[in-house]
Parts: sequence; C-alpha cells; structure tokens
Amino acid sequence: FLTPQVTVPDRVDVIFSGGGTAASIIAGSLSAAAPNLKILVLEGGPTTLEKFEHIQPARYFSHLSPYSTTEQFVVSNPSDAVGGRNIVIPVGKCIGGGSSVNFMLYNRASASDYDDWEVEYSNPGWGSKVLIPLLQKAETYEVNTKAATHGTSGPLHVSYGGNGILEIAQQFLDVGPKYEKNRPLAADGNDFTNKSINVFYRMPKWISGQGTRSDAPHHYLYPQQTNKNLVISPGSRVTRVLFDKTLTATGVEFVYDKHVFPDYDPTPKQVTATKLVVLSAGAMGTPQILERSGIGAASILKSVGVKQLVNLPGVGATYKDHVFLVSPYLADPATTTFDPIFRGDPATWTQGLAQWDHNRTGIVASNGVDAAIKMRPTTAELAEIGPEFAARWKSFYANKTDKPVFWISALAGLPADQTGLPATNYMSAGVFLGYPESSGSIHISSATDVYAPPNYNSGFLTAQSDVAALRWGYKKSREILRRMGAFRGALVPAHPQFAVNSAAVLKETAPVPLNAPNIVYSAADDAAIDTYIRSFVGTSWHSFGTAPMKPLAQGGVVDSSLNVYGVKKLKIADVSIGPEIVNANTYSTAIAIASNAFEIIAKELNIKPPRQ
Ligand SMILES: Cc1cc2nc3c(=O)[nH]c(=O)nc-3n(C[C@H](O)[C@H](O)[C@H](O)COP(=O)(O)OP(=O)(O)OC[C@H]3O[C@@H](n4cnc5c(N)ncnc54)[C@H](O)[C@@H]3O)c2cc1C
Repeated sequence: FLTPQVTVPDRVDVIFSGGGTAASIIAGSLSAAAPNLKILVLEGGPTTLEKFEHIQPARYFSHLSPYSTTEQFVVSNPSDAVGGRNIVIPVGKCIGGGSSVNFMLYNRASASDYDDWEVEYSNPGWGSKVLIPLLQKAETYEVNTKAATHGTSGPLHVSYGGNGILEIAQQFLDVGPKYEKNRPLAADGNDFTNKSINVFYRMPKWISGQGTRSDAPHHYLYPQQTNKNLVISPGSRVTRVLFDKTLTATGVEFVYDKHVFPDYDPTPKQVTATKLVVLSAGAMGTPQILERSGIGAASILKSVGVKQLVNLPGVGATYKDHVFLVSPYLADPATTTFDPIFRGDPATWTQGLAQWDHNRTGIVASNGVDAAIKMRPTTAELAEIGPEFAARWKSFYANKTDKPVFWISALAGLPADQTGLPATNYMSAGVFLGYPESSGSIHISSATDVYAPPNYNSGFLTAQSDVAALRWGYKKSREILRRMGAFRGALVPAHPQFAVNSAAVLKETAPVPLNAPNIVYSAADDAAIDTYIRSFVGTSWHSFGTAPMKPLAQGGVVDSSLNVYGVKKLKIADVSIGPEIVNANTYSTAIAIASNAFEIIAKELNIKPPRQ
C-alpha cells in the first residue's frame, strides 16, 4: 500500500505541472535564486532520487521495458504512411522526465535552428546569441575545457563516458573519412556551425567523468530539496489548470497517479498558485493539459465535451520527431558490443557493475554510442536523392549551410528487444532525419480521464521528401558499414526485401575493400527500400513542438515570453514550445529552453540576481 509521502500545500507562489527536464532546471534554479519563493512541482511519475536506474548510464535500456514504471508509452493511430502500423513513443514519466531515462547522446543543434526561431517565428530573445551562452553555462565539457562554444563550470557534465571508444565506432571514424573523401574527421561535431556538418566525430555523452548520468533533477532540483519552500510531489498527475473569471490562472487540479499510488484516494485535489502556473509536461503532456483546461481548437474540445475558454487551434496541431531508422548488421563475434547489456547478460552486468563500483568506469559508465556524422548532400548527391526532395531542399536547406539532412551513427550493438535472435554480436546504422517535413498531431480523447490514451497521429513519413532523404541515408550508411572490419553481413529480415537477383542484395559476410564499387540500385530496389523504410521506421524519442512559440496568426500557442495566448499567469516551458524542430537530439534544446525560461520568469518575478 503506497501512500504519498509529501504533503502538498493548498497555496504556493508557482506551480510546475510536470516535473521533467525543463521543470527540474527551472524550479531548481528559482529555488536557488529565491529561497523564499514557494514552489510546487507536480510530477505524474515516481521519484528518481539516488536510484541507480537514473544514475548508472548503461541502465537506460531498462526504462524501455513494457513493464517500465518510469516511462509511458504513447501509441499512435495506425497510418498507411508507416505500413499500417501504430508507432509507439516512449516518454519519460518520472522526476526528471526524459533527462532521467534518455540515452545520453550529446548532440547540439545548429545556430540557424535557434535563429530561425527568433527571426522566422518572431521570437526576440530566442536566437543563438542568447541560447548558446545559456547552454555553455549549463555544462562542464570535460572533453575539451578550451572548446569555444562549450562550458567549463555548469552543473551538467559531458564526457566520452568511462568505457573508452568501442572498436566498431573507431572503425566508423577510420573508414568513414576514407570512403567519404570530402567528409573528414573533426574534433567537435557540436560547435553549432557548418564546421560540425559533414564531419565524422567521436560522440560525447551526457555522462560525467565520474561515470554518472547528467540528468536534470540530481543537478538542479534535488540539491535544493532541503528548502522547505520547494515541494516536489511525485505521482501527482495534473488534470487541468484552474482560472478565474478574468482568465487568470489561479492554480491546478491534480490526482494521485493510479500507477504510482494504486490504492490511494483518486479524488481530484486543487492547489492555488498566487503568481504563476507553468506547464512543463513535455511535448506529449502539455497540449493535453491545455485541452482539458478548455484551451485549444473549438472542434477538438467540442468533440470530447470540454467547455472552451480560449480558441487556440495551434494546441497539439503540430507534432514533430526525428524519424529514426535502425538497420542491423552482424558483427565480428570477437569485438565488444553493447548486446550483452541489451540482452541483460548476467556475467556482463556483474562484471560491469563491479567495475563501476570500483572506479566508475567500464561498460556501465557508457551508452555504447560513440561516433556519428551529420550529413548534408553535395549537389551531385542531391541528384542521387532525386526530385522528391528538391522542393524541400530549396525551401528549407539551400540557404542555410549549417543544416544537415540527416545524422548517421554506427551503434555497437542492436538496441532492440533481441528475443528470438541469435545471441551474437550486432552493429547497427542509426539514421535520423534532422528536419522531417512530415508533421503529426496530438489531442485528448476524454474531457476528464487523465489516463485515456490521446488521439495521436505521428505523421511519420506523410511527406514523400522524408522517405527520399531516408532512402539516401540508408544507402550511405550501408556503404560505410560494409567496409568496416567488424562487418559480417546484414541481418536480412531487418533490411529491404530486394528481388533475389538484384545487385542490391548484400551477399558478403565479411567487409568489402574500401575501393569496392558502390551498390547500384534499380527503380525496383528503391521501391523495396521505401517499403522497408515505411515498415521499420520508428521514433527517435524526440517529441517536439506541440504548443509552438509563434505569432497567434501562425498557429502559435505561446508568445516569446512563454505566455499562453488569451489567458494570464500561465506559461509553458518544455520542448513543446519549439516552433520548428532542431537537427539534434533534444535534451540540449530542452536545457536551452529551460535556461531561458528561468531568466524570463526570474525577471518577471523580480528575482535578483538570477543564477550565475
Ligand atoms: C527514451 C528516450 C531517449 C532519449 N534519448 C536522448 C538522447 O540520447 N539525447 C538527447 O539529447 N535527448 C534524448 N531524448 C530526448 C530528451 O530527453 C527530451 O527531449 C527532453 O528530456 C524533454 O524535456 P521536457 O522538459 O520537454 O519534457 P520531459 O522531460 O519529458 O518532462 C515532462 C514531464 O511531465 C510529466 N507529465 C506529463 N503529463 C503530466 C501531467 N498531466 N501531470 C504531471 N506530470 C506530467 C512527465 O511524466 C514527464 O516527467 C530521449 C528521450 C527519451 C524518452
């Protein structure tokens, strides 16, 4: 019988609805800067405080288990664009949200991504000139303490992890630049400029040199928890925001989450916020709270019987994620991969945990993802991608030379449920699109039931330009991986089903020479690749942009001070506010948004001086 251990006060100054990445950073920073400010963090999931699953990096895969208590799985409606499948999106559901369960890949956006937010979407104060220094302030970049755009004294440590570089990644970094002659090896693939594009780079991680995860709560929120004015309430699911007659947010209603406290009283509780309500429930959660509160498109609210307070058609109307294709290959059985970790091999775990206990190094202090490239096509390669991508290239990429089309990584292992597969070594090419053109939506399906699955359309691959770009990415990754020393052939069922006599069938079970001819694909082969992409593509866990910061007339939900249009004292601070997706894994952008939100809120509440 589990009972909430935290007494939630009736009245505070500021309420955070959702206690994930952004909320941990903002609430922790506010509490540090203004200890007298009464802050309440209501998080639907459980606590993560000092739990090994949220500290030891290699445990990240455990959160994806179907029995996970720290992630929730949002299931899309089936779509022909993905072969009639339902796409399943895992999202963090615990204090720290995504930051406490993610894969810790350290990648940063391009400067033009944030400049587009500022200029194209009319958001002064959100360009790269503001956000890059905030990101520097948040991090300690142990990889190179003299790197220009990185930080040296922030709470979140970044390193290569404690396990060195795995051989498969090293081969990717060796072979890649030799095969891709105009794409050299570089020391930094994350300096925000076009110098980080079309270069192979060793991938840093959100892991400290002490072998621990750089999550948001252990580095911002929990250090403040001795302050009695900061109340962190896990297992507390916000149903809706409360408003007075002037449409000023006065507080929220919440229930104790039935998964965290299964036997506890399910009656909704209300809390008053005298200064501000902040929605930080993530790209999946925030639009649902807005709609249950009566803020959204008239037709959506009417369909579920919610009384509309404000007509905001932009709520939940745009959903983006970097569609991700993982193509597995067999790898040299003598090399070290992450497969035993993914399979839960007892001997590997016992040895790894002992080493971690001893000196915080070894496989448990890593995530197995050590090398990558962000690729932007040359003119000749654009011709290879073909006409389906031409309009998208012209309108979105052509004039912004720091924008890659996709990201490729050689993963030392197969990051998937390997039930039914031989317990051998694998390596995988992971390809995700930097800026998919396709877009989906997420809306509530019930006015009051917070557990009702949302009406979610992933939108994946609804634009053919995305399929064309991924097709090229698949071909590129295949050419590099088949030249790597560890290559032992394709895991055939998880690749396109080419005709038996096609030249595209990979017959080799050992690496081909560097100068081997490229595979030639027929129109039928391309069609087989497209079918494959539609049948296999999945999430990259980067849900984004469902309550965008744009002018109202463009479908915006918040203004550049993060205020929800049409109401007072209600802000949003999480990755739902991104007006366009950025080309990198999104933890970094969540940190940028949270850091800027903190500055904005601190200024409005007259908190001085803000955190240094
Ligand atoms: C499995 C996975 C792997 C990832 N891997 C990487 C990676 O390697 N590198 C990288 O850069 N990024 C990665 N990401 C993405 C990154 O972690 C997220 O984009 C980022 O953490 C989002 O931050 P946020 O504050 O917007 O939302 P979140 O951190 O998701 O926080 C939202 C919180 O709100 C809570 N919530 C939702 N609804 C309610 C409600 N009604 N009431 C109360 N609480 C609610 C949720 O439980 C959650 O804790 C990954 C994400 C996942 C899920």
